[in-house]
Amino acid sequence: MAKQSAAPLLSVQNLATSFSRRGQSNVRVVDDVSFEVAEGEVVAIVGESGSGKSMTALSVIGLLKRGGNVVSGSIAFQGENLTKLSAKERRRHHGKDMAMIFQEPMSSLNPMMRIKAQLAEAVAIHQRSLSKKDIYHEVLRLLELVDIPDPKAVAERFPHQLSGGMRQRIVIAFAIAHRPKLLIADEPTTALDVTVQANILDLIHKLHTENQTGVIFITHDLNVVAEMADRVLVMYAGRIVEESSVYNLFDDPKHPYTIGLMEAMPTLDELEATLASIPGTAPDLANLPEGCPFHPRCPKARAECKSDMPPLRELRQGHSVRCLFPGKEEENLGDTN
Ligand SMILES: Nc1ncnc2c1ncn2[C@@H]1O[C@H](COP(=O)(O)OP(=O)(O)OP(=O)(O)O)[C@@H](O)[C@H]1O
Repeated sequence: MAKQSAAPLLSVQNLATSFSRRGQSNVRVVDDVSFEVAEGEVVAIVGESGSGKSMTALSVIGLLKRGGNVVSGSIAFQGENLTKLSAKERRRHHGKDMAMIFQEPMSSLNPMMRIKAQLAEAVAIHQRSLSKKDIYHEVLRLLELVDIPDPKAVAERFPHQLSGGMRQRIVIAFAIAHRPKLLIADEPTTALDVTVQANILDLIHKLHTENQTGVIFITHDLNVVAEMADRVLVMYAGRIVEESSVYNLFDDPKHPYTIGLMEAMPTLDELEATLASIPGTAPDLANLPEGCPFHPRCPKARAECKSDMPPLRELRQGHSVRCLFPGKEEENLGDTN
């Protein structure tokens, strides 16, 4: 659980990120996104593919690809506004204060270097006084920490000689070596088989609880959210449409999109069956409909939803929703607006 402290570890306010695409004007992929992460807190970001989860994370860590720009808003890390820093100053935080784990571990590993050389570099950055021998021992200790069998043998290998699960453990070993205050995990288990997934989630949990690391956990799997997170941001079309503690979100979801995601969650006996999904498709961000971007798919949409973008409103402490008619159908029956 999160340790409450005066200033949040991360405070994102009114973030907007755009991409310029050839032949198109700038497309807003993240819009009006605000949230905080406290020290030791796990905040999950959920939503369908293309909802802006990764772009939010990449904006925070400063790793947007060419063409992507934070166009407004602020990102304060331990009180320092990162959007005001130069690219060089920004790199100071990478790896050291913030680390990111991606879905595909190869994107974080150097294919040309043995594991021991890569990890040794990471260790040496933070513990400059260590001798070569001590660095090697630290590398083996890190590999043990992430449950790598036979660390000495694995240290000698190149990334392509390891399985996907082993590679993801190595990436987590990197994150531990850097001792980041904020860890961003973007679908870290999606590419792995189910038993390995559980081990990787345990490792991230261990890293977070032992070091009070703040975590942003990106996933489209609500079962993982229930297991890992303190708080949840639900994103749709680049915006937060619901923010809540995990308990309240599962107990009483308010946005029709969140309710749809919950209904599409497989139960244990349905795991083998075809999964239900929300009717319709995610909107094209370059051609968003007027009003609430979810209205074409919303079972509760009324005339107002087609003209007005709903503001994110706090319904009760810590539970906000961007919907004019939040809650289940029966909650709005007496509503004549
Ligand atoms: N390099 C890029 N150039 C232009 N647009 C991009 C680029 N990368 C992503 N986008 C667009 O940004 C929007 C948000 O994408 P993002 O990757 O944040 O979604 P996501 O919610 O993380 O989805 P997923 O679960 O599939 O990773 C999408 O419409 C996507 O097409």
